[in-house]
Amino acid sequence: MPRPKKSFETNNINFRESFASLKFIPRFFKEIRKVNPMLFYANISGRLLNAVLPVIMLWLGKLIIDEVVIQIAAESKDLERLWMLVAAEFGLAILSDLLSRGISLSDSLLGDQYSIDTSVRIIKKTSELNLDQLEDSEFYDKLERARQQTTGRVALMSNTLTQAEDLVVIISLLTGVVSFEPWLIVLLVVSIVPTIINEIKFSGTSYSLARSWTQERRELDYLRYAGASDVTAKEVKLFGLSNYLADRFKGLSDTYYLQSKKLAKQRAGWGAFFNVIGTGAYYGAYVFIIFRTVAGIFSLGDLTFLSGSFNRLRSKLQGFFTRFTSITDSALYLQDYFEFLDLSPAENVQEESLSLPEKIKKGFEFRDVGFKYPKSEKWVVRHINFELKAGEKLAFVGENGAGKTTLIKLLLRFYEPTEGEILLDDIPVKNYDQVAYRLYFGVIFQDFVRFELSLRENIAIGEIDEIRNQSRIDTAAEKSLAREVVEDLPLGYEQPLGKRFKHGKDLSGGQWQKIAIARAYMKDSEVLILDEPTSALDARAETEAFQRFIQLTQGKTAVIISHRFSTVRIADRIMVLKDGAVLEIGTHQELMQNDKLYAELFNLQAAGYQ
Ligand SMILES: Nc1ncnc2c1ncn2[C@@H]1O[C@H](COP(=O)(O)OP(=O)(O)OP(=O)(O)O)[C@@H](O)[C@H]1O
Repeated sequence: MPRPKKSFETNNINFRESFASLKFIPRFFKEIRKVNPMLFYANISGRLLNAVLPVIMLWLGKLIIDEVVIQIAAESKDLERLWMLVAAEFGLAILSDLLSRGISLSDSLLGDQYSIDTSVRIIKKTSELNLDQLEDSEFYDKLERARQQTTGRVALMSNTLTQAEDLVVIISLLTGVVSFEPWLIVLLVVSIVPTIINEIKFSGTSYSLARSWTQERRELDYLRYAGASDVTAKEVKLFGLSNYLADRFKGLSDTYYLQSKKLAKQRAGWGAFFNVIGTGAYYGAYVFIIFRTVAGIFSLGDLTFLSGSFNRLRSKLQGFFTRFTSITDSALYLQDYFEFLDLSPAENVQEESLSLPEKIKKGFEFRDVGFKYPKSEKWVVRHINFELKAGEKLAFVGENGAGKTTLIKLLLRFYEPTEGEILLDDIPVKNYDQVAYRLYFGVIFQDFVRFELSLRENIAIGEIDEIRNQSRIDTAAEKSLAREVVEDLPLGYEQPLGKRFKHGKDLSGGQWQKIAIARAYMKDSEVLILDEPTSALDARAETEAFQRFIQLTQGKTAVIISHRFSTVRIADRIMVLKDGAVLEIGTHQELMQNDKLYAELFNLQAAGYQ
């Protein structure tokens, strides 16, 4: 498939924008401090102390050389002062090493704690967002960038702290150099300006490239998954898709590689050129200092101090500017992360948040409900009017795409109706507290999640706080027929499920479905929703499950979606949907007498069994 040529230059982020991204740094450090205040402050103090050591050591070096020169010329040698100076320099060298090790240790500990913290926050934030946000591709890109940059954020932390540390080193060295020879500053400026120009030139470009490729990287991840995963392996082999997927992957990644290669080459070339100018300026300064020393203006100690300081200053300043670019680049990613954390669940925040009735009195009512999915112009359902009475079991029947699952999503408040409203006991459902409202429902989705966790966790998911309540888990497993699954597994409830982890065992579709039903028993909710609950069960299991459903839904309000009329029989009434509208609603007898779509579908299925 031809792909439009992508130009990241159009997307390029300029120096000013990179600079602006620094505004996220204070919030970033506040978060790090919160993770471990003690370690944070210890790190800062260590760095401050470490920052003043280089200039002191260079100064001691100067004093040592001057003392050596004096002692060479002296008739009677007194080396006491010299040894004291050497001992002091030795002590500082050890201290500097210890401080550096302590700093990198605390950097990595803080970094680890912070990345754990961010991952937890990303998981929690994702759960707070609305389904329409989760189903949006822009959201995925944001999530991807927020998630991907975990290691980048750790590097950002230590880079920023090192930057502050180096600033102190630079100021102290500058003070030393300027107090000797202010003219050296001019040469210093000449030696570092090329580096700054280079950084401005390339700043933000790599970020722009990476950012403009977020979609494609997601596609690459998907292709990697599709081409090399246990889930897709069967069909990839069967259809011989492997080369096709590998070629698509390679084609896409080659384009990215070429763009980043071009950028890296430009950067390296210009970097080398500017470095020649910088090094030239350094040697100019060196020659200047040598002349002054030969002329007797500087001592030998001054020569080593000044050339050492100048060299360090230059490399520190260069480091400062290069690091500045990597800090602003990472800070731009920080913007993605904070934007993600600041996403708020759109709209349906209500001023009034009523608590839910203990027991449903009247039931639910859909009043002229219509719905379009976000960013879509098509009415998926429209003019929907029906009641789901307290204690009633209502089945939704209809062909694929008729809108059954959409009605469930609206009932569960995953989406707000585009028009009309849904009421519970005559009060619009949007007025109830959303979290409590969702807890009201037990749902078995047709595409329920097969968590690659233990069997116990997979059942307890219905009511995770009860994970240690063995009798509740036993009862749920018993009632859902999941008991036999437990007995078949060598590690029983503790058996890891799925193939991803060591000792993991995968289950058949029907066995998984029993576990999904067990979750509903765990939850013991007011309203039950069964979305195609028997589709993966064999004939015997279906009959058994049918009995279980009767039990499960006893005394409860329930909605059942099924294409199997044997399951639909549980319902008191049946609602038939066609093209997003209610075609007919009534008991099995009534609909058979009606002799419309329901009767037709029922007879079709019955004929299939003959
Ligand atoms: N997230 C979505 N965004 C946009 N359109 C969607 C989305 N989910 C479903 N649709 C569309 O809404 C229509 C109704 O889908 P829905 O899943 O409600 O049908 P259904 O009756 O449950 O079908 P099935 O029996 O196949 O499960 C379909 O045309 C589908 O393409």
